[in-house]
Amino acid sequence: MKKTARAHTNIALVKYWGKADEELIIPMNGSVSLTLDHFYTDTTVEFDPALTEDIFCLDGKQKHDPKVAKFMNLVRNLAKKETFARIDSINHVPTAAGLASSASAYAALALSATSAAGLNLTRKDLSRLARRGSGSATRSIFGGFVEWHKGTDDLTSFAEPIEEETDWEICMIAIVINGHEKKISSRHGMQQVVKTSPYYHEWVKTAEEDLKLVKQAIKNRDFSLLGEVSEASAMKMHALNMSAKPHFSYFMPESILAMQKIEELRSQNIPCYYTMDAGPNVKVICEKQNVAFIIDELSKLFAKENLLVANPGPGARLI
Ligand SMILES: O=C(O)C[C@@](O)(CF)CCOP(=O)(O)OP(=O)(O)O
Repeated sequence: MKKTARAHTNIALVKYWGKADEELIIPMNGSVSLTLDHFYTDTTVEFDPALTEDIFCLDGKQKHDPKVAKFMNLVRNLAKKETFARIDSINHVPTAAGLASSASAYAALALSATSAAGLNLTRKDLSRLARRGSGSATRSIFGGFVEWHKGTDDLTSFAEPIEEETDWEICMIAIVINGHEKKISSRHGMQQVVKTSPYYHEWVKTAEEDLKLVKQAIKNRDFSLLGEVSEASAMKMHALNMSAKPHFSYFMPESILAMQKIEELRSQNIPCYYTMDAGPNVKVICEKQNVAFIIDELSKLFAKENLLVANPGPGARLI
């Protein structure tokens, strides 16, 4: 039975950056994200008894990814199956450029693989399973604003929607500064930070407060609070990287340029904030009515084809 699932990427407003458990991918702190419509992954899975190993193709090219094989074993255990499968994934996201492509990839794989195996998991259990592939994938099972409860074990660490069909006209403009593979993966980057940054303990403490504030902002449609908390969470995350040993940074000169431009627009009373993930790209958080003006301003510094507008998007579904 062949099944295809589509899952969208999400951008964290309050960041996940560090694991309490590497194997189960239990985070040190809770996080909140916005699932986007523009970036998504389509994944098709078909179990075939004639196969002697899983065959994984990403964007049409066969790849050997031990994380995918490990993930498929989880699905086989759940389905009490021994059969191998053909997995075809198409990423409508600049891969590994800090646009959280692992989020959409593992959410789509969790849904398509379990469906092809004849399972019918609840979205909560899909979220727990996707988490085992990549932490941020736990949130892409749902649409709109999503919270990942950090939990303490495999059963209690899962995501759930805060507002799936949000009517809040929030947009994100992804400034694609460098669509190439990032040098330090999120997995490696956050490991280094947990182990060596002197500020890590403070990060966990303030993240819990950020979580409360961002949920309050969503509830009250308080855009400036949402933007301030999100921008601060991202900058604290990147400060951890610069205080690790050895220190590292995802910033490129154009990243700083973009952040300064956003701060300039804000000083001209255009409400807009920035966030960044494990790559040089800067994402602008703004309201729909200001998108055109902000794009005009940004296109004085960046090529228009590198300014990608995204709106709140849906959760993972079979297509
Ligand atoms: O999404 C966020 O909260 C913030 C980040 O995107 C980076 F800024 C973390 C993404 O980490 P992920 O790729 O999920 O790591 P994994 O669990 O080691 O696979």
